[in-house]
Amino acid sequence: MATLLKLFPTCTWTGRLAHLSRKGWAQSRSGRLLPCFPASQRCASTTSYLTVEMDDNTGVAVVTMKSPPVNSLSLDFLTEFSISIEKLEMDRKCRGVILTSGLPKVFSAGLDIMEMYGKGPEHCAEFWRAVQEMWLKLYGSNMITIAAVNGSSPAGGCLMAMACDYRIMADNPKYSIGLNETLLGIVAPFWFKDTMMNTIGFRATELALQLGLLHNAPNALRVGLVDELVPEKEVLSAASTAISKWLAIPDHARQITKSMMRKPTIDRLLSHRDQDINNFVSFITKDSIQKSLQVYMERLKQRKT
Ligand SMILES: CC/C=C\C/C=C\C/C=C\CCC/C=C/C(=O)SCCNC(=O)CCNC(=O)[C@H](O)C(C)(C)COP(=O)(O)OP(=O)(O)OC[C@H]1O[C@@H](n2cnc3c(N)ncnc32)[C@H](O)[C@@H]1OP(=O)(O)O
Repeated sequence: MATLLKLFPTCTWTGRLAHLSRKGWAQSRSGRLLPCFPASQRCASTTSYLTVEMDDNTGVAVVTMKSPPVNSLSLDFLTEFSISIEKLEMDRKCRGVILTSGLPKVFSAGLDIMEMYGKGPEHCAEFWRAVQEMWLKLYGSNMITIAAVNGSSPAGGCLMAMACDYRIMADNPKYSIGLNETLLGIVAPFWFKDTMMNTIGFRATELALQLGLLHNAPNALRVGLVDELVPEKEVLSAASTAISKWLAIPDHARQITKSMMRKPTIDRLLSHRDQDINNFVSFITKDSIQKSLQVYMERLKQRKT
């Protein structure tokens, strides 16, 4: 029991812990020992920015992002996110993940602009490696990943959703999704572009990236950026329904197929990872780019007044 609490310090188990015995341990794909519970048990763990609720009956974990006010992707958030996905990846009971937001109106506002504004090269490099890591973990996951997009999802938020296998969005024309980097005076990196091209094709990506298009929910469905629109209150239940279809496919066949589709894109970043970090750092620390970010942040804040 003490070992279990050391391994999962923030985990609240709704099952009966006292009944765990040595028999209750299973080996993960990487050879790590993980606790194994009877089928009816659920586990919820909460970190600073995420809640992970694992249902052992279905093998599906719901990962809820909760970093007020807008789930922007800070260095700390990204680090926590990647660790959580890695943990689920190693848990052989977990076959699928539903990613959603616990905040109203926003799925994720994308990269935290304050991590890129007024920061030195070392910080920018560390931040960018964390952005890469989040994408590598999610896009390369062996698990089934469904984005339950229950609010707006610009830029890095859109990347997160596109890195999943299937996207369900709330049918609210006020919510938008897209890679709007050019509107900030910055450029979507090649692997953001590749992910979008793999999702909606070359021409739609060319238009979307140059114009920094943020598609409202109906347009997002029309261009194929999301796969389904459902009433806002039904986003999570629709994600559960959708994932059951994916769970019916034998894991090994689905995983090999997913890897066949995504590996070339992942390998491209892996083989240029340091160069991509250097590009980002030299681009984002330019005075002209810093000025663009400042103007964009000021406009965001002015919208309120
Ligand atoms: C040669 C070069 C070749 C290659 C290039 C090399 C490298 C690439 C270089 C750069 C790549 C960078 C890629 C960047 C990706 C990104 O993700 S950038 C982030 C883009 N995000 C946005 O544009 C979203 C902006 N936010 C919004 O539109 C809205 O906030 C919202 C629709 C998400 C939510 O709207 P509301 O509910 O109305 O909330 P508010 O607007 O009032 O916001 C509340 C609060 O939060 C602050 N905020 C919002 N978004 C961010 C953010 N992304 N980061 C940090 N902070 C954010 C906002 O200012 C408000 O703050 P306060 O006023 O309350 O202090």
